[in-house]
Amino acid sequence: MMPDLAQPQESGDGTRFAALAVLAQQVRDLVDAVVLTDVPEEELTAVTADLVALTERLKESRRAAPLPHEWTPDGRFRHLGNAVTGECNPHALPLVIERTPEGGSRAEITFRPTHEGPPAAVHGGVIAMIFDHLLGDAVAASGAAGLTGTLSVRYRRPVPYGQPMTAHAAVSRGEGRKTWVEGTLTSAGGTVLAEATALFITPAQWAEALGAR
Ligand SMILES: CCCCC/C=C\C/C=C\C/C=C\C/C=C\CCCC(=O)SCCNC(=O)CCNC(=O)[C@H](O)C(C)(C)COP(=O)(O)OP(=O)(O)OC[C@H]1O[C@@H](n2cnc3c(N)ncnc32)[C@H](O)[C@@H]1OP(=O)(O)O
Repeated sequence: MMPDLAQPQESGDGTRFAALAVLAQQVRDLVDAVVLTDVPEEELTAVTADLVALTERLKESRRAAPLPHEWTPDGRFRHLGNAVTGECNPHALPLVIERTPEGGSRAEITFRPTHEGPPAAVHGGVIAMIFDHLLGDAVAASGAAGLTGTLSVRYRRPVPYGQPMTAHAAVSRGEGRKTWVEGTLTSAGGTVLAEATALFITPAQWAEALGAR
């Protein structure tokens, strides 16, 4: 079902969501520690038993609905459970996006060993995922939020993890409900590591909600 962007979201639970964001960050640290740990087998087994117990505690009460999304007072879309930006989703990097003075989107990114694909480099699918969201944010910044129709990535150089880099995205043109957008991922030294182009489509049902904001 198409998400309803204007749908009222639960509020007044800010302190609890802040605590959940802290938990999510701890789980990111845990995932990194799992990927890099070199402790003996008995310790791995003992830690696994502890994690089973912790997992059961969290499963004692489960949400009936996904984590909430909201439009913030400065007009941004915040979704705590998003796989790329969600503060409360351990899967998310999380990507922190800024809007550029030119109306596009940018983000400082440092990938982690957890994002490895080819040895010592970042997985191409992770890079595509980051582009998908950043390019989508630039489309939203242009006033035409939409869903990805197509996304194409040109991988120019292996992307290292553990090094800060910058991604940019900007809309190139729009036509009706279609918006074309481009992006780059650039090393701190200025080398373009990957480029992306995408077509986003604003679902007809969203046009009214976006226009009403
Ligand atoms: C993740 C957040 C999502 C929520 C965002 C909401 C608001 C956000 C605001 C700020 C957020 C900031 C950033 C985040 C935003 C996005 C980042 C992540 C995006 C994703 O992670 S998103 C998941 C992957 N994505 C999908 O899950 C799409 C599944 N799909 C559909 O939901 C439909 O398929 C849809 C809506 C795409 C089109 O459906 P429709 O019914 O509206 O379109 P229709 O058929 O009428 O076609 C109209 C014209 O578009 C052409 N056309 C249609 N589809 C095309 C395609 N794929 N490629 C090329 N052209 C296409 C036709 O050929 C026709 O062209 P023409 O007019 O020239 O004949």
